[in-house]
Amino acid sequence: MTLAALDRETLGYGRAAVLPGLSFALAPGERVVLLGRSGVGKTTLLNAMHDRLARDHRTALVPQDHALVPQLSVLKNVLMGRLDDHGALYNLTNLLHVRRADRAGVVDVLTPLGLAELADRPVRALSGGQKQRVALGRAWWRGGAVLIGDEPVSAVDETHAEALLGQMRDRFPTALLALHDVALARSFATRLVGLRRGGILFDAPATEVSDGDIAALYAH
Ligand SMILES: Nc1ncnc2c1ncn2[C@@H]1O[C@H](COP(=O)(O)OP(=O)(O)OP(=O)(O)O)[C@@H](O)[C@H]1O
Repeated sequence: MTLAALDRETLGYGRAAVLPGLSFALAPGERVVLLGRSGVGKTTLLNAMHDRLARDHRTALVPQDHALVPQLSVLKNVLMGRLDDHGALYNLTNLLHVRRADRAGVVDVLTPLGLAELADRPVRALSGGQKQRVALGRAWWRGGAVLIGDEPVSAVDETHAEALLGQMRDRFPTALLALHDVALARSFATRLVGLRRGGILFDAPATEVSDGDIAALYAH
């Protein structure tokens, strides 16, 4: 069974193919990490899979640039994770004055992320690592069957990154991430996918991917 799949599809921009004729599928319960050099197409593949997954499954996204609203508070940015669950009137009034139950729910999400004290601070006044945790908080608040994350822990140190990925694992049954930290990828993933030069170099259970496979991925 698969949640979503690409079958020999060409991904790219305009006439420029980044990943020609690509086949890729995500099954429930998997934690898949994409590895590969900068510019190889990890974001391109994540976006294509997000489009596909979101048609049939509730999907939470942590984009590489976070896509936060800098003028709004941490609390209100996190609330945006559920905008499409409500009508415009609910959302507008909630932005003016956050409902008590929503506030309490968001604070429960912010607490393990170490952000509860910053709930009312505008996002523009946060550090890079704090902003990244707000983007994670928005995804936690959204919840769903799948999380798609594009370098979702790149701005925090390794110990915190592991803890955040642990929270992710507890909250989402299935995840598809791009990570540049191989050790972190190994500790999180059930399956590792190496992209190189327009295609998939390896796609295997994490325990079967050797250090040599990884080295080949990044070799010049
Ligand atoms: N909007 C766009 N229009 C045209 N080309 C793009 C666009 N976005 C990305 N590209 C190109 O597509 C290729 C793959 O980019 P992508 O962002 O998917 O790589 P990546 O593996 O995620 O890189 P990184 O690790 O640096 O984030 C690159 O050559 C990039 O320059």
